[in-house]
Amino acid sequence: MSCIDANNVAQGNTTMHRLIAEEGLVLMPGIQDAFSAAIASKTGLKACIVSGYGVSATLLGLPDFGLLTTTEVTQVTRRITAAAPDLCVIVDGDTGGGDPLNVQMFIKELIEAGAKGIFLEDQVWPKKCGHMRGKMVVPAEEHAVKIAAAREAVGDADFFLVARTDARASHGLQEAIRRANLYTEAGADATFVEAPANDEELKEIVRGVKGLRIANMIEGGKTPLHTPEEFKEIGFHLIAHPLSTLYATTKALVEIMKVLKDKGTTRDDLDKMVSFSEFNDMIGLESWYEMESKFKKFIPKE
Ligand SMILES: C[C@@](O)(CC(=O)O)C(=O)O
Ligand SMILES: [Mg+2]
Repeated sequence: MSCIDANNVAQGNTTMHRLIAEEGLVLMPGIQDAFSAAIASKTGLKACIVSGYGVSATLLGLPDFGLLTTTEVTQVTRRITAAAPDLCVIVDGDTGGGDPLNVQMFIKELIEAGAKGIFLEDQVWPKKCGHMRGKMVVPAEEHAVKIAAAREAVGDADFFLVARTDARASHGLQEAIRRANLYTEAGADATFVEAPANDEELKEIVRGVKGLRIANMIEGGKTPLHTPEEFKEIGFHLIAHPLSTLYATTKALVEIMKVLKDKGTTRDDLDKMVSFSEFNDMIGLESWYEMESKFKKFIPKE
């Protein structure tokens, strides 16, 4: 099966459309802040998803339970795009912050903050992570109007509009597929059927959903994990890995906190960390010394 329907890719001229056309399939690791964005960029990744789950955890110390505001997400996005200007930053916009007018304002703010796209989902607010229990969805037509409003707000901007449906959990896969196609007709560049339960459901999504398709890889979640090659074969175009970096850093944090609590020193555990110089390289310290010296010569000596 071909991984790209050439007509779909040709329909848009955003950075994300170009990446999909160039790479065949685009992998989007999750980022939560300016630092994780900078590391993604230094690692050579082209695109990332600002994970709502991750920002809720790192900014608020709270679960992905509808507790994050669009203002907070926009502020984090602004820092992320400043730290990694080359990265194609797609933002998890949850339900968009309210009615279609709120969605339009949110999108304009994200464009101004340097984002290159958004995910907008059809859950009832307060939403939950798509792999948690107890989700509910709004009527499909209500979300379709939000997607149409989002499309209008995007205008000619370089901004990739993803419509997500969480209907699989409450209404079954066929309704989720119907909704994905409805949202494409309303103006989405790509759709994301959240939390299919097995490979047969992934294939059913490919058979039923027109246009660019996103798969979401949550470790320990409902959907089986696959490689990009396997997803190309199945027929997806974008793969989100929103929580891998959060879960990896959480493990490292727990480990080193335990070392400090139990031993009171890191002397015998330096292998668990990057070194002082490695970290300073990573965060670009030398360029700041260079900038400092540029101005230092103008400061009169006492
Ligand atoms: C992608 C996600 O929305 C998680 C999910 O609900 O599947 C996120 O916030 O990272
Ligand atoms: Mg989310």
